[in-house]
Amino acid sequence: MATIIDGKRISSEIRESLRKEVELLKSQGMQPGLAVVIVGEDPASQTYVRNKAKACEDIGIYSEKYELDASITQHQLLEKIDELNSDSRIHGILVQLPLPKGIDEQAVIERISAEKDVDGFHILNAGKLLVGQKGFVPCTPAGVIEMIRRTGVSMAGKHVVVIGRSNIVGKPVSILALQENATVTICHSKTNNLHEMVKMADIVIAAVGRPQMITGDMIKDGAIVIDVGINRVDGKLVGDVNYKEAEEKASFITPVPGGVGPMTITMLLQNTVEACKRTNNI
Ligand SMILES: Nc1nc(=O)c2c([nH]1)NC[C@@H]1CN(c3ccc(C(=O)N[C@@H](CCC(=O)O)C(=O)O)cc3)C=[N+]21
Repeated sequence: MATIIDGKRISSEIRESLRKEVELLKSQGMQPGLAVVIVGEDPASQTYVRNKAKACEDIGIYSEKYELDASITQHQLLEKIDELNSDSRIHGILVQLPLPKGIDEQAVIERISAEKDVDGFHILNAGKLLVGQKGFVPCTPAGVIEMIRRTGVSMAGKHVVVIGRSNIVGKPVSILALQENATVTICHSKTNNLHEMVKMADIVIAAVGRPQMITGDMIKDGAIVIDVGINRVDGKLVGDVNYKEAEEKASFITPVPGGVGPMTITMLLQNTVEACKRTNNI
């Protein structure tokens, strides 16, 4: 039976220390500020955005939320970003993805000032991550690495198998694992013998977006299993991993919900505090 890596518990520990840090910054006249922009009315997106605003409030981060109509033009959205880029109360800008069809997501991301890109999606931050310079690391990958670190198991020399190659999770988490001296294999929808690949993993990171596709028979005894998937099936949240099967084999496993999700928000808060500190040369 696996030990659960409790994302909620780890999150509240980190948020507690962030709260103290924010208090100190505020006492020195610096309050971190986050702007969240959401376009259209996807109910799932609205839930995330509400959770983010609440998380900010809990630790004393100032936050603004902009709910823009789905009919907004790309030009109008870019103007909003320009406005936030030059707003000194705002240290972090997050534009909730996906954006409606007809809006060029990459163009929108690139418009955000790299110093305020707390999502770590800007090409400059992606480049910095790749070459090992300090920038902003995407929140979900940062959360995944923090959870692995807290198992106490070193990633050095371990075989990490990542399933998924998105710019948001798969690619950046692979680079971070490599920086921890892991041996990294990136699998995806075109991978031959996915089963055999995953079976070799000391650490499995599932970020495919297909409910329960990683089954227990694919997990090596004693592996660490990190489930990044958030899939809604019959009104319930399930991961990319068949939890019941995998927990029989794994040494450590993350649950869904209560695993990587809360850690993503925590890393967003951390990046926002960091953005404020960098602006003030702290
Ligand atoms: N620019 C941008 N940045 C993002 O970081 C971003 C985004 N766009 N678009 C959507 C995805 C998704 N995402 C989640 C964050 C937290 C939970 C989370 O906290 N989930 C809870 C459950 C929440 C529930 O019950 O629905 C959990 O796993 O325990 C889920 C999903 C951030 N995203």
